Amino acid sequence: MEDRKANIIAAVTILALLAVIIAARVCLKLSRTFFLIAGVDISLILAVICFLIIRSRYNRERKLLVSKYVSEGRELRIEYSFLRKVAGVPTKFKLEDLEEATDGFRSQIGKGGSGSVFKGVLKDGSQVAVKRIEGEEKGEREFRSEVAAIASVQHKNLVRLFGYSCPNRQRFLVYEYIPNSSLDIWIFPDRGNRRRSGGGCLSWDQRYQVAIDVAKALAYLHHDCRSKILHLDVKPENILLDENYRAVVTDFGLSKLIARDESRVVTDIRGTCGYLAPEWLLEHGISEKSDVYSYGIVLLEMIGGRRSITRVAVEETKTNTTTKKKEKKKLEYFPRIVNKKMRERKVMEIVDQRLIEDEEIDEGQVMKLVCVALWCLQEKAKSRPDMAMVIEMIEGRVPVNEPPDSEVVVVDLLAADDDAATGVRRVVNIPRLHIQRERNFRLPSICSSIISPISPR
Ligand SMILES: Nc1ncnc2c1ncn2[C@@H]1O[C@H](COP(=O)(O)OP(=O)(O)OP(=O)(O)O)[C@@H](O)[C@H]1O
Repeated sequence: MEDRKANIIAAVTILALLAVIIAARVCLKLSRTFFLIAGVDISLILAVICFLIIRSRYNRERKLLVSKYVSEGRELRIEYSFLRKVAGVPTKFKLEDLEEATDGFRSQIGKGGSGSVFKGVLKDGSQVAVKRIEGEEKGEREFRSEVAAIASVQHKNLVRLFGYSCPNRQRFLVYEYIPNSSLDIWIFPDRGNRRRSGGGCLSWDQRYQVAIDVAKALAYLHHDCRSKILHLDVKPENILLDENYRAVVTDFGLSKLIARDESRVVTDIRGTCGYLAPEWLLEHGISEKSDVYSYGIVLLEMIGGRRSITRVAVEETKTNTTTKKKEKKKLEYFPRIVNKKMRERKVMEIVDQRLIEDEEIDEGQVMKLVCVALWCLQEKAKSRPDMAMVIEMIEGRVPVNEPPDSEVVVVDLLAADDDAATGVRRVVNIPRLHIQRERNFRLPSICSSIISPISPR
C-alpha cells in the first residue's frame, strides 16, 4: 500500500515537472530563464526516477531477507521442538497455545479425579491430550519438579509428557495422545462404570500382551531410573491403549520418588480404592511392592473382566407374620473367589465369559497369570515378587510356583464405602492419622467383611 502511494506521488511529481517545462517553453520561448527552469526540472525528474529505482531495489531485497528469516525461523522452531522431544525436555506452553491446540478446550476425551482431559493438535501437527488439573492446590515449584520427574522417564510403555503450563493458579499437563483410550473400557462390560463411548472386549492375547507391557513400564520405573519412581495409582483407568492395543501407563500425578537405597517410605494415603496395598493401612510404610500389589489386582481384573470389589444383590427372606422378600447387597471380593477356584483347579471359571464364548484359551496361560497375580497380592510386601521377576514369570523364563494361601487380605477400608465399590474412587493425601491402628483398635463392623482370610475357611 505504502509502495503504491509513493509511486503515484512520484508519477504525479514527474508529470507536474514536465507540465512546468512545457508551460515555460510556451511562455518564455527559448530564453535563458526557460533553460534554467528546464534544467532544474529535469534534474528533479532524474532525482525522482533514481529514488524510485533505489526504493524498488531496497524493497525487493528487504522482502527476500524477510522471507529468508521467516523460513529460517520456522525451520529453527521445528528443529528446536524436535530437539526438545528427543531430549525429553518438557516445553512450557502459553495458555493461548493450549487454547488454540484444543480449540478452546472443546473436545473433552476424559475426566478423572484430578481433572479433565482434552484432545488437541499442536502447531507442529502432533496430537496431544491436555490435562487440566482441577481442585489440586499445588505450588508452582512442586508442580514443576513433578513435571521434571515425569519428563525424565523415557520408555515405550510410559506416556510421554510434551510439556506443561501454569498460568496464574491454573495447571496443565500436555501428554502425547494415545488413540484407544484406557483399559477399563476394553475389559469391563459396563465400560468401567463411566458411561463412555468406544471400547469393546479385548482378546485374551491382547490382555496377555497388556500384562507384559504394564509390567515392563513398572519395572523400568522401579529398577532402571536414577531414583526409584513409585507410580502409586496403577489401575485400568491409568493404562492407555495405543493404535495396536499395546499398553502405555499414564498419570504420574501421585507418583513418589525415593532414593535407590530407601526401601520404604511413610506417606499420606494416595491412590484409588480397591487398588491400595494393605501396607497403606497397616503403617508399614510403602515401597515399590505397593505398585506390585495394585498390578496384581489389575491382572485379576483383566482375566475376569470384572472389578476386584463388586456389590452384588442377595435375596433375603424374612418370616414374621408375613413372608417378605428383601434385597440386600453384599461386597464380593474377586481375589478371594480366584484363590478358591485356583485351589479347586477350576481357573477357567474365573475367566471373562465373553472370552470363553469367543475363543480357545490356553488354560496353562490362565493358570500362570492367576498365580503371578496371587503372588503380587501377598499380604506381606516381602513375599511379593518385584516387577522384573513378574516379567520373567509371565514371559516364561522363570517357572511360577503355586502361591501360598495368604493369611489375611486387607482390602482398603475406604473401598467398603457404598459408592466406592466400583473401585474407581480416588483418595489423595489422606493423613495417615485417620486410619491409624491403635493398641485397642477395633474394626468398624463393615471392615470385618473386608479383613478376612483370602482362602475360604
Ligand atoms: N494421553 C492420553 N491420550 C488419550 N486419552 C487420554 C490420555 N490421558 C488421559 N486420557 C483419557 O482421559 C481419561 C481421564 O484421564 P485421567 O488421567 O484424568 O483419568 P483417571 O486416571 O481416571 O483420573 P485420576 O486422575 O482420578 O486417576 C482417561 O481414562 C483416558 O480415557
